[in-house]
Amino acid sequence: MAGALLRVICPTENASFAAPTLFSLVPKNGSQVRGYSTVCSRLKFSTGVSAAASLSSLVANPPGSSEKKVYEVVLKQAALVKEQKKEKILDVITGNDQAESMTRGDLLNGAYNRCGEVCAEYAKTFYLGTLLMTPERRRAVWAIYVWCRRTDELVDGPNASHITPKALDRWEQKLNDLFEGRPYDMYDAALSDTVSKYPVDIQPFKDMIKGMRMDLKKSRYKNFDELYLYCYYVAGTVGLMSVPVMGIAPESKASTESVYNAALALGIANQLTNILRDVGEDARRGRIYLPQDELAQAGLSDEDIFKGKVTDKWRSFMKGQIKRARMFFDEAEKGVAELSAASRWPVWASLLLYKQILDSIEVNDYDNFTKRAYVGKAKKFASLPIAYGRALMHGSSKLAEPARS
Ligand SMILES: CC(C)=CCC/C(C)=C/CC/C(C)=C/CC/C(C)=C/[C@@H]1[C@@H](COP(=O)(O)OP(=O)(O)O)[C@]1(C)CC/C=C(\C)CC/C=C(\C)CCC=C(C)C
Ligand SMILES: [Mn+2]
Repeated sequence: MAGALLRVICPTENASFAAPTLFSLVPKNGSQVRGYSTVCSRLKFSTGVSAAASLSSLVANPPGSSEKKVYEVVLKQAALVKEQKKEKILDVITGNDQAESMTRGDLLNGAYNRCGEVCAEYAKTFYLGTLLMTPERRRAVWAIYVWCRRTDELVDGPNASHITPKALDRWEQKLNDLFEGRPYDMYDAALSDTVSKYPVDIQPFKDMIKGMRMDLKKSRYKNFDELYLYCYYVAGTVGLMSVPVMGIAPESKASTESVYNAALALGIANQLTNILRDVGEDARRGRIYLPQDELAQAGLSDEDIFKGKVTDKWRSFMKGQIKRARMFFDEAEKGVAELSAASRWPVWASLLLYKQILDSIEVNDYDNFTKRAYVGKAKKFASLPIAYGRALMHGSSKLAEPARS
């Protein structure tokens, strides 16, 4: 079943690019790029950079330029949320939010439901989590999930060996089209609708494609600054795409920037964990997603990774890497309480589940060459009530309240 679905959702290399307007139903979203330069010049990257920089300096690395670059996107996203709050009030006054036709609604429902099916097939636990969200938010997260999954499948899926930069250009053009209300297929139609309703900017989506481009041509990372940028591209972006849809609690006192920063940190933490889990698997594909300078400082070389022997040097290197990933999780945890009530539980659940992969690497005595660290079913189930408790206790509002923002 998964294989069949994969073929369906994996965008085919040969698909004609003329992007027929199969679902040209979505109004042009003209509200994507506003307020960016003002916010940037006012905040001068200060808050987020210092948070991320203090993390990266922990393991022998000076703060680098990637964090500044990424923080610009965070500020831009945060500015969009503020803009949309104003627009919503205007819509209520003018009645614009009731202007959708019935036909469009039916087609879109079908498209969203397909996104839900894909999500349920590929990410069961996460899908269950989304069921706790309001129906509107849930289907929007599904649409984002499917686009991310399809993008990842381009370079990680069964057709990955045929993927060229040109194919990614075509994928990016489809992205531009869907943001302008010209979706290519029904999954895109769902996302096109989502981005017209929520303050989601195109930049994180483009950046994810950039990450896939990077993956096509790069198999080594000189230092943590380079790795950080890669992690932002392929995973930090997911955090930035998700927050506008999951919503910030209306009663949250935190700055929008700080919530985006936490979301970014969760993406980075997840990706770093993913990398540490998959060291052996990646090495067998000739790839090493570890900072080369830190490997050298630990007295380790690429050869040691390819040999895959767990030595004291390797253990000590891994301890540092795990510590850094946990710091990003800690940074992320600060932001979950600020999300709208119904979104906190699924985010806590996914955070706790992913973080436990790090514990599992330790239990495996740092053998991530031949053993794949995983979280067993019992632990997975145990995490759900823990996540619920945290969502209930550390929140700006009670869980039972409907999300409003
Ligand atoms: C509630 C929740 C988790 C929402 C996010 C839903 C969403 C849109 C997920 C998309 C995930 C996806 C398909 C990304 C494509 C790139 C990719 C595969 C990244 C890796 C994920 C792990 O997937 P997997 O194990 O399948 O990877 P492999 O195929 O094995 O390589 C990543 C490691 C990163 C995923 C990143 C996130 C889920 C970011 C989550 C951040 C938030 C939801 C923000 C929360 C907000 C605050 C304030 C903390
Ligand atoms: Mn992948």
